[in-house]
Amino acid sequence: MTDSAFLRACRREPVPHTPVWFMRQAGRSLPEYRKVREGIAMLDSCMRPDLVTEITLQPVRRHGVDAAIYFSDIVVPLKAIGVDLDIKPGVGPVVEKPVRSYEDLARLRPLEPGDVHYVTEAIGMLTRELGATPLIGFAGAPFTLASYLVEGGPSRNHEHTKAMMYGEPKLWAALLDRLADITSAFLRVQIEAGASAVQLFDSWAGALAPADYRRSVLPASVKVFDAVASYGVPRIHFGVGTGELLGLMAEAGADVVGADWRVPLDEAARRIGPDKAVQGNLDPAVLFAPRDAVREQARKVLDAAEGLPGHIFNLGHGVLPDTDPDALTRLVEYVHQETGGRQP
Ligand SMILES: Cc1c2[nH]c(c1CCC(=O)O)Cc1[nH]c(c(CCC(=O)O)c1C)Cc1[nH]c(c(CCC(=O)O)c1C)Cc1[nH]c(c(C)c1CCC(=O)O)C2
Repeated sequence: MTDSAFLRACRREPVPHTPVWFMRQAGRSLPEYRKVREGIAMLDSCMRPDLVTEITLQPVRRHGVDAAIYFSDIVVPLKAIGVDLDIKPGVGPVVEKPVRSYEDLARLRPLEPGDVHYVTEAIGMLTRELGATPLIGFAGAPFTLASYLVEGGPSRNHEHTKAMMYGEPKLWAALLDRLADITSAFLRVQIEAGASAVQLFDSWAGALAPADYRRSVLPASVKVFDAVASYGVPRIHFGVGTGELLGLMAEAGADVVGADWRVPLDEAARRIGPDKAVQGNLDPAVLFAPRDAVREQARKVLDAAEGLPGHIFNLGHGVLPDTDPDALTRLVEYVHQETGGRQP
């Protein structure tokens, strides 16, 4: 058994224990993260290989998670091709001039590996430091990136985005296709630099009805998964509130599909269908409960995953900023303990 538990679970092979990692494990819940980031803007930190390496390693050292996730943000490739955007603390990505027309679309040029040379450098440093621990690369999916670009910032209802999707379907398709190419290029850079798996975050896809997702979003996400298929590294697909979309998200071509906490994991696995691993799905807010309650809820996730041939334990969305880091460390220990005896 040479590969890590995480990679084995992605491939639905027998594992020594259920692997665990957390979306947003590197970030504000860790005091050592806040210290490193002091006085440095989020996007500036993403361009510093020394900081990226340190921040990516922090949760691996502290929690003993089974995988690292590359410290960056979904808007980094957009910034790298010259989109005028910033990440505002407590708000999220804000785009100076939203993309609403063909002229705006023309500003989105292809991403060249040299645009993100710091990613290649940081991943080189990281793979040396990480040893056998896998590194997950990631990117934003075309729909979620489009939402930030078209709205100009975070949005509850995605009204401008949907107005374009329904009202100007050709412009919409062209925008998603362009974003699929940028995202594919960004994932290729990470895989070629040494990432051992990749996750496509379609965080806001849950805002869509299945028929609209299938017609207006799925083709672009398929393009991304196809673009990186030949590398043979596991590809993970994740969104929030996507219970009704899990089957379609599986169709996009990933090897692993993530679910949030609104769908029990066994039901999620049924919707995702055979031949794919599942990732999830503890409600991140559960970590604010007393430790016995956290265990009880984690136990429910493990029970729902019982018998599934590929389960990667994760939260149903990212770690909330005020989470007690010790609660995360205890959760990793609990999942490892509870599942470690089930040797094939
Ligand atoms: C939608 C989205 C974004 N970024 C991301 C997504 C998809 C995941 C998800 O659905 O949560 C992905 C992301 N962003 C970040 C990571 C780091 C890796 C990790 O540990 O998971 C990852 C995987 C760092 C970050 N990205 C951001 C922070 C916080 C900025 C800071 O620490 O100053 C971090 C650590 C900023 C950001 N960037 C974005 C948001 C909504 C925010 C939060 C705004 C806020 O509340 O301050 C866009």
